[in-house]
Amino acid sequence: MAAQGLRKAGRLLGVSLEVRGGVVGLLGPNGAGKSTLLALLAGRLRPDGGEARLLGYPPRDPRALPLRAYLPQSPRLFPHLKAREVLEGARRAKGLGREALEEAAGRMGLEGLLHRPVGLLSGGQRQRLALAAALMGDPPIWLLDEPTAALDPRGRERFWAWVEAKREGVVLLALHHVEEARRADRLALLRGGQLVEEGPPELVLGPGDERVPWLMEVLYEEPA
Ligand SMILES: Nc1ncnc2c1ncn2[C@@H]1O[C@H](COP(=O)(O)OP(=O)(O)OP(=O)(O)O)[C@@H](O)[C@H]1O
Repeated sequence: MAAQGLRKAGRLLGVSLEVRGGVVGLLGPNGAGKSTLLALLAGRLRPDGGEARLLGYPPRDPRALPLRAYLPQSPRLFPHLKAREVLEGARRAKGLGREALEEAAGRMGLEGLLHRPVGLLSGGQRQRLALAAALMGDPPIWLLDEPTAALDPRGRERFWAWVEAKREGVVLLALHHVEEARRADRLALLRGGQLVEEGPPELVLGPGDERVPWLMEVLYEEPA
């Protein structure tokens, strides 16, 4: 997965990033451009400049669609549908067998919730459902916008277990928590629509907690 000078007016100022494999955490303050970058890579937004490739295809090319899972920050799920119907819709759209649905539901611990309408699920339960629908079938590239924001510790562990079970491909995910960022193979720091640093977590965050206060100041200081 590669981005070259990817730009969206007022939101992303030319980001280049190449990820050949592994888990890459996108960190940065609110408004840094994480969601914009993920939406551009997923083909949900058109860039004003630059280009991206998912396994060689532009994100809006129909051949790129089955190659990626995209979870937006606020996924839209119809409230009147039952959880199983949401998963069934995803399964059919992806042309997968029944076992893929059961596996995805199991990964996110949804077995007891499948009969429930989406409108009656809690925020974290909805997030687990959206993740199960998005990741079902394990496409090679995962583009996930704050996938764990609404999850309780158990849900977070379930999600990370799924990520860690992924043997091949790319996981690019926006995060806000330093403890989770340490689980990534690499981190990319965005600020003001630009990539300001990239590297392995132990270099970016520092061993132990040493570099974290410095990073917090650089990334999260309030604008003057
Ligand atoms: N639809 C939009 N039209 C114009 N500008 C937008 C739109 N959505 C977001 N922005 C602006 O683009 C910039 C980047 O926003 P983006 O949502 O990509 O940031 P983010 O890093 O994902 O933030 P957060 O951590 O709050 O989710 C912000 O300044 C935001 O105000």
